[in-house]
Amino acid sequence: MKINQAFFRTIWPVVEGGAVEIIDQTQLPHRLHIVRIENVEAMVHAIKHMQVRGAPLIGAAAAYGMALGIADGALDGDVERTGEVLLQSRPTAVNLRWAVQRMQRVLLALPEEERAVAAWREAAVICDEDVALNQAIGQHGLSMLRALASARGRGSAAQPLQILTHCNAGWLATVDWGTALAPIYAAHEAGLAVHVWVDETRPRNQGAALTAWELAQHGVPHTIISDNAGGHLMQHGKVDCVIVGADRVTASGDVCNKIGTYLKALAAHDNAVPFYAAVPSPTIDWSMQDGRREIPIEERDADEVHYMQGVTADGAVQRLRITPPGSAAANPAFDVTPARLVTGIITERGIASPAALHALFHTSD
Ligand SMILES: CSC[C@@H](O)[C@@H](O)C(=O)COP(=O)(O)O
Repeated sequence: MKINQAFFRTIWPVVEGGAVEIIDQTQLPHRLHIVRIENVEAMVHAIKHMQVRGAPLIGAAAAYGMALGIADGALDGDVERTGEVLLQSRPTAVNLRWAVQRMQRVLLALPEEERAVAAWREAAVICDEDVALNQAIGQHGLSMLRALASARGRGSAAQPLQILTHCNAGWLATVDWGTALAPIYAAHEAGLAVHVWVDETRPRNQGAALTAWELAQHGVPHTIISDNAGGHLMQHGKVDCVIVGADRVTASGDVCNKIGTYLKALAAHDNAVPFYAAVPSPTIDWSMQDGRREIPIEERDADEVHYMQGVTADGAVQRLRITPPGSAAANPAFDVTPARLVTGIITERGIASPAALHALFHTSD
């Protein structure tokens, strides 16, 4: 997608080899800062500290992390250890495990001397596939949005289709295009007028900082709202549908996504607003059925609740404490929306109800 009209992906190998570059998402929307990553430790740091984030991008970063980690030795033990190190970085997005296991499968099947080159090649394939999956999600989601717009008499500049999203599941959360935002970009390009309600998404404000920034870069009309405003807007008929991304979806269609998603799904259900999760297949964990019991939920540093980052009038990025010094804070980073609250899951193969998700992937090749 574009930054100041120039095409970017979120991650790319440097031309001279041996390193990758990323957009440092901890600096957005205030500063476009590119960081060069030269070893697996730096990649683990980037994932943990959310310089790269979003489930599909975490997977792509892990794939390049594998290439970096075996650059100086590619024995079976090196391939296994590098994977273990990367798997410790963040627990909830299943794309991390998916990418590490795929890289290990490909590499361990090759003679040791071929592995280093193959790792860079496979990581690039994973990135290209991610872009293609998200583009397909965009097209399937666009069909759904067109149908919704015609049912509601919306989609014109005067009466845009109103979509609410939570966190950032745009191109910044993937290699390109995004998941939840892919149908929105497709609609915008196709001339179907949309307006996006952007949940700020405390505590790290991925909505206010990242989703708003990338929508603005592409000229998509949007309004940032506080996390607590969505239910009110739905009660007043101001939301036609909700589309979110996911960090892990179970075989039964439970959707694990950024903390607060569940509350939006409850409000959507209460107001008969369709609730969709946009999910590429590497985000589906076919080994799990019960998301609430089985999905590991990341508990992040309490300081993310205590402090907020912003920019001062003179342009300096600053971190400010907003809580009293003696108060404790808890910071669960994700929650699980049960399948019963999910209208549909938008995948690269089409849109399925949670109950039909398994059949979508396992009966039609
Ligand atoms: C296409 S990204 C889907 C999810 O990863 C996204 O909605 C999300 O929850 C991101 O969480 P983050 O903690 O910013 O990595």
